[in-house]
Amino acid sequence: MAIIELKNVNFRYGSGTPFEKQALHDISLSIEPGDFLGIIGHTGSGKSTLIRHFNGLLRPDSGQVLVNGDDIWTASKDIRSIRFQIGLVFQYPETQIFEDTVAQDIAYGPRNMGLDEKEVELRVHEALQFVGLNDSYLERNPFRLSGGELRRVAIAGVIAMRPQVLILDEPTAGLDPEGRNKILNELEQFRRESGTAIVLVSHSMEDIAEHVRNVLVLDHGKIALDGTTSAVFSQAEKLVQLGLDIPQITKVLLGLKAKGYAVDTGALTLDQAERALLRLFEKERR
Ligand SMILES: Nc1ncnc2c1ncn2[C@@H]1O[C@H](COP(=O)(O)OP(=O)(O)OP(=O)(O)O)[C@@H](O)[C@H]1O
Repeated sequence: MAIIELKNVNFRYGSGTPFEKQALHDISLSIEPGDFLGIIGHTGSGKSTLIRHFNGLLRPDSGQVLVNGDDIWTASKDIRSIRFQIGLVFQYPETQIFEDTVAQDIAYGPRNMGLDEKEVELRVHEALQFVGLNDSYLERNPFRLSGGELRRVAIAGVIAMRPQVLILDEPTAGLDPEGRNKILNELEQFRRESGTAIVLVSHSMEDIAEHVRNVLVLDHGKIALDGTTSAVFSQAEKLVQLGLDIPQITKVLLGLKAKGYAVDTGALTLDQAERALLRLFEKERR
């Protein structure tokens, strides 16, 4: 069964005011256990609005949001408990860190869930490991960490609640390429080991192409494209029409194809591109 299912969701900001703005139009989708979904779209296309529907931070004007098969907006549902199941990491989550030690900060969520201290301690330890930090960080002051470390502590705070789905809004914003890759690789490992579904909102086509399995493209609050990552990125022209860039690798391969070279343009990672180019060189040499 899907963990999250949206059925014909519509949402507008400022209903009945002169600033009324329809931000989501008839969105239907589902997120299954273990999924790795990327959400992309031009600025203002509705990405943040959409993910805020996943855990009940926003309520649709019409349509349904189901979590594990139940409509979260029926009177009997406790929205707070939904937020423990569907963890949302906001953009620049480190700005929400306010405890004196890393351990206290990560423990905040599990404590709010009413877990006993032994379980809280276990979860803090586990979450820290998932984000690639060891126990020597536990008593450190978060504000004396590097930007990348601080970001990982903030992500660990949500992981410690053991959500079924982990949603991250631009988790790599403002980090250098090495820091970006490190976080994305750790998230991928976390997904594989824990079975948690991950939803990643990103402006970086490189990050999406390299790491996620399925992509959903939003355009003015509507789903413009969705499918496997390679199927979506093979529609380069359409992506450009939607105001999106395409990965640099894809651009190079498409450029070669346009010049008449019979190259496979489906590569999404540097390794795949290298193999595609080697195959091309072999063919040309013969
Ligand atoms: N609180 C709000 N009140 C009114 N309109 C809003 C509000 N928040 C967002 N909007 C509008 O709703 C639309 C969708 O915004 P949203 O923030 O979901 O887009 P986004 O794809 O996340 O953008 P970005 O990539 O810039 O973060 C935009 O037109 C935006 O101006």
